[in-house]
Amino acid sequence: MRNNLYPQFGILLIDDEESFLRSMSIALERRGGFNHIYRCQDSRKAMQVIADEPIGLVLLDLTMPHVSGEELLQAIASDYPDISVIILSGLNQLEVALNCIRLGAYDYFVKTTEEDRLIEGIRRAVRLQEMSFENRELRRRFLSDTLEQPEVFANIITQDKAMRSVFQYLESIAPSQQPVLIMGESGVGKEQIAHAIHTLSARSGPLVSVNVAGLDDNVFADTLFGHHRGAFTGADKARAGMIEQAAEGTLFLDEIGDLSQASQVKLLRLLQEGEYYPLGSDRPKRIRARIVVATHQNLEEKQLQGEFRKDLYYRLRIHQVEIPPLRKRKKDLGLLLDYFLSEAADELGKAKPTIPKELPVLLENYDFPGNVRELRAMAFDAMSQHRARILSMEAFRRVLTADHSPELLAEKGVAVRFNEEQPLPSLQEISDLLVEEAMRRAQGNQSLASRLIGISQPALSKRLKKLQGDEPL
Ligand SMILES: Nc1ncnc2c1ncn2[C@@H]1O[C@H](COP(=O)(O)OP(=O)(O)OP(=O)(O)O)[C@@H](O)[C@H]1O
Repeated sequence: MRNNLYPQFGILLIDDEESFLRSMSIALERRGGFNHIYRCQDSRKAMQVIADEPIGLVLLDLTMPHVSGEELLQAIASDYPDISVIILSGLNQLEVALNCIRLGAYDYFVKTTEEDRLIEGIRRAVRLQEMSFENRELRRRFLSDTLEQPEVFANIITQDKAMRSVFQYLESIAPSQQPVLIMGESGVGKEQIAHAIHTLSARSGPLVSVNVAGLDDNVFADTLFGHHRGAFTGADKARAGMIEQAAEGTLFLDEIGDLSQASQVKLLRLLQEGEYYPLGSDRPKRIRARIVVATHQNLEEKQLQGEFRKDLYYRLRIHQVEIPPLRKRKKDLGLLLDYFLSEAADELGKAKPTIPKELPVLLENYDFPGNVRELRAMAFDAMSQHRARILSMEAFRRVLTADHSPELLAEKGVAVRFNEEQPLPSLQEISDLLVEEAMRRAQGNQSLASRLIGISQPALSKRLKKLQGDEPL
């Protein structure tokens, strides 16, 4: 099936020796996990295969009858500069190798090279080729500002530019088999993004989700890898692991930042080797699922502090997306509120109410530490309490109970700095600035502005009059 081919482009083996072609294809499939392979034994037909098939990488023998490897290398480099060529030669001569690289070969291996090294070299070339495909694809999408499958994102309500870029990026990496790392605060919609990645990949298998937070290492291994009967006390039946259940699909590992050190090693090995051992088995199984992971933690920082393995972090972040917190995409607030109120109205069998005018403004002044999930909960809470035609503000009230403790202010990034070389402003001047800022944020709504800075509305009105010079100070 087209969508289960790896890599997304074909690998063409060109060699006049039938036995080498056969053994190389088997090694590529078994050791490398590559299954998108074409073979060509007659060098005269090689260029036609390249013209007809979606070839991205060529493994080329040098010494062949009819057309030599060197001639073919030159033809490919000139007609198909986007195709990578790896030379597999019987000759171990530095000069020949250098000449091939000069002619445009990506790498040069002697046929007797240890299989592991050869496969690793081919993996590197595949990875590079994938990246250049993705780059081209990404550029094309950004330039034309298109989404090929907008329906995949229909349930992710947003009009934010950064989110749209995330969608475009996800479309461009959809066919890749490499892991995807989704970062973002709790409640920003990471799980939704994982669903979209799975749908876009058009893989035939299911999406299987596992929350790995708090799993001890043995449970982690058993959950992912499964076990054979009798593997440990109590294992009276064999059980397939989640990797197996996600075959030809996607395995989504949530809260990856909480993974224990021992489990990090297991996950790294799985990603590096593409193989795993079910507990109690000494026969490796090949992973047939794509891995998507998510975390609300800062993995870069965790890695620097030695809490998360650097090598694993680098493997995971081959493709990464960062979902911005709701406070950084406030334009989405109105859309999301409307969407959740409709959803709640449907679910509760109520008519959708009118939204009070000051509600959107009020929400804009809130940080949403719980992000979209928090807004959704508020909307559902409001709808369940809702009786009259206009939505009650009661469920949103707690948003207003502003906490002005120094810790919270520091958290909000409020740190007032005064210029040491200038005299301090007066209390009156500071207070005027605060009043002006509150009025700006509340879009001129006095009752809202007064709540934002913790004074009564008449007190605010009085200050405003003073500010406008209507009343003496
Ligand atoms: N843009 C959005 N449009 C509609 N619903 C959304 C959007 N973003 C998040 N949600 C909803 O908010 C809730 C939280 O989303 P989700 O579980 O995907 O967040 P998360 O980032 O995975 O959170 P956590 O880190 O806690 O696992 C879900 O009910 C989801 O459907």
